[in-house]
Amino acid sequence: MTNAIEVENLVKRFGSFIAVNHLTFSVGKGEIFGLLGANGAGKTTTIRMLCGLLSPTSGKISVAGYDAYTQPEQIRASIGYISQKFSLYSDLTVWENIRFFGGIYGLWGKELRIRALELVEEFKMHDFKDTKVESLPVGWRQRISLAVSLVHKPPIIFLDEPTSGVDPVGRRMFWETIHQISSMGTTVLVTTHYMDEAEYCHTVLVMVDGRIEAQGVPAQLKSTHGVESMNDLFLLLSRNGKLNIE
Ligand SMILES: Nc1ncnc2c1ncn2[C@@H]1O[C@H](COP(=O)(O)OP(=O)(O)OP(=O)(O)O)[C@@H](O)[C@H]1O
Repeated sequence: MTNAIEVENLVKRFGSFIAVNHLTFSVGKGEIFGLLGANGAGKTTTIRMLCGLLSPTSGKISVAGYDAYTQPEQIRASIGYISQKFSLYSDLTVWENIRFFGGIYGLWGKELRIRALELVEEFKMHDFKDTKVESLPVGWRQRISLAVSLVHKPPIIFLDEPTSGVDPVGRRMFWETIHQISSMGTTVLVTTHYMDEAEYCHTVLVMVDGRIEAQGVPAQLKSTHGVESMNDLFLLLSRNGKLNIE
């Protein structure tokens, strides 16, 4: 297997509405791949199909070498996922959350304890490991969600708008952590509507109304389209995309 994720001609229809319109892309191992687009562009629908949570209408998906139609359970065991909705238990402490989700992924006893301690160390959570999640700032909660999503050491993680509502300092910290994770070989597919965050990705795909409007390395995309920032590129593509609606 060369790529961590392979998607070919992926389509999702809800009735007559096409939410995802013939997406084709691949994500290399250890790559940070950004799925960008405005609200309603089709990012969450795409990520849910890749995680095996939603059936595609048509098209091919391979994640960690597994086929989304025939091997969804193997896919779920090979990935970490942070959904748009806050996924931790607010009334449990950080430590209890890590142990709870570790248990869900089949870890227990000494192995679970060692893994939980590793995560506390890696994510520098010593000072509040016994604090209830509800009393921590949003930026830290998202960092903890990220730590928890890695409890079973998945080779691929999917993050759906993980920095939504996080302040700029927290967002920067979050992205530094994503880079650390990727440098250790984990593949990261992340969605965002903050276009400045595209700069942190190795490769991006810009979606407009379910379609691919641009795909590539951020620096190259900016130079090809003659724009200074990813935000400018996105505005340009959105305008063109809307004009193209049939
Ligand atoms: N179950 C559903 N039934 C009908 N339409 C849906 C359903 N789920 C999503 N959609 C529609 O599909 C389109 C894409 O939604 P999606 O949530 O994937 O967008 P998004 O890019 O993730 O945006 P957001 O950040 O707002 O979630 C939207 O127009 C949405 O209303």
